[in-house]
Amino acid sequence: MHQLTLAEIAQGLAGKQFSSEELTRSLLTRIQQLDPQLNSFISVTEELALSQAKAADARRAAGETGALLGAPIAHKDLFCTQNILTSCGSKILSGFKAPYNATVVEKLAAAGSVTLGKLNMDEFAMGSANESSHYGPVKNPWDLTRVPGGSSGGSAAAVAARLIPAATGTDTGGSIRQPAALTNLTGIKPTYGRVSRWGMIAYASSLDQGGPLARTAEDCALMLSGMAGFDAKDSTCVDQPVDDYLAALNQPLSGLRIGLPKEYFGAGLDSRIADKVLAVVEELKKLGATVKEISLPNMQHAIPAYYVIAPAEASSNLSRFDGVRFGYRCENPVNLEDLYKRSRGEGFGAEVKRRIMVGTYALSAGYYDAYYLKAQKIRRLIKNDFVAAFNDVDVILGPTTPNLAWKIGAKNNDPVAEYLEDIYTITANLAGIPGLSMPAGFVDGLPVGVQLLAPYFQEGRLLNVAHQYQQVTDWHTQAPTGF
Ligand SMILES: NC(=O)C[C@H](N)C(=O)O
Repeated sequence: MHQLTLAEIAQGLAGKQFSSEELTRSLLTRIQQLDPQLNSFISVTEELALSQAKAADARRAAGETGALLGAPIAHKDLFCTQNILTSCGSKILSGFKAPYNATVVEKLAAAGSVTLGKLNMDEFAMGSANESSHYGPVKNPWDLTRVPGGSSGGSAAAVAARLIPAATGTDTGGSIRQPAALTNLTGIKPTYGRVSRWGMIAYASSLDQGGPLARTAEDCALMLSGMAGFDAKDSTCVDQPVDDYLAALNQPLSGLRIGLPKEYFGAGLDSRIADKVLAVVEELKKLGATVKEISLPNMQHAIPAYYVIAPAEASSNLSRFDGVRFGYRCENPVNLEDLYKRSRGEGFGAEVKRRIMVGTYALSAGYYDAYYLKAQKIRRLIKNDFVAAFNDVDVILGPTTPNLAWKIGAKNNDPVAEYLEDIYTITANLAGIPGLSMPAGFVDGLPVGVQLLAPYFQEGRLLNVAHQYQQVTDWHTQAPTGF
């Protein structure tokens, strides 16, 4: 049963081949048996899962239908879940049980999904390796000595290892697409404002966006249909109807105009990954697509701009963790200042502290114009590059990551080396456009991802291209040995 995709589960449940309760029990057992190797779950919510599964079975018995009714999933541990530990991978949120559900959690639950637990992640979503979690590193099921990517590394490892068919994640600079690429999954970061951020613990509010990780584009379409939509509680959520993502899947690709940015194939890209990406292009050409080279000239400035803007926003957002209101508090504080200093000093990990310091510096008087303002200007130039490129092409295609999954620990002493792993993904967040990563083959037994980018609100187009590609290839069906 664990091999089934969400779409197959929906069929099986509708055809009464199994119940949601049976499926949920079997996946809970699998998590118990296999997750110790991966460390992908921070909490397993067995009781909640079984009660939701029984409720979904009852709803089906009463004649209700729905693709997610009874579907087992799990949430990245930065989506608030009522009365359940919501840790953001940080010690500072030890013991924090959210008093309410995030909108995404609420919407997926209303659609009948079953929550099996909360998934490990880089602390406050800061990282590309899932090594910065207070709950320990997550292992890549394709090679347990390697990272699964981050920051949605628990989501990626759990879905890739067939512990759950799909999961939620968030993407601030690549955190859905990069782990999807390193674990052979499909993941989509929607347009900024497509999915509500209410109840999603904020990292960099102008960049954060929730989305799904799953094994197929079709399953991403099912999940995104359940997650997207206007929410008055998030002032940046866009009031625009949600497209029919499932209907979009089956559009033929004839006439699709693909742009290959020359900056995505330059120095720094593993040539074996480049070969896989170009093979995807050949396959899409057979399906009727045309291809041209394009340029995104300001891409080279994306990493420095992101690593000013994201830490600046983080330094402000994370000021609320003060030892008073949420989670961890230091022992025996002598006064209020001591309480703040020690709770934060003991509660945050090294990478989070680094970014709070960088962000505070960038925003401080006298430096604001030199760093933050300049970064915002670069952000506009990057957006303009995309707008210009999309005058000539429908989608932009390139590698998701410059390298394969690396060995756990290999980049620990070099944060910039890890930042550079997001070189191809970060621009979509800065511009706010949607991006998708899908499996494109293997190098030395490790998955390679290809990234597709589209104009604002064209998630349907991305899912369409990925689905059509997945109809003629089987990379996405490959499972890691032992799982
Ligand atoms: N959160 C993300 O999208 C990951 C990115 N690597 C970061 O550390 O900011």
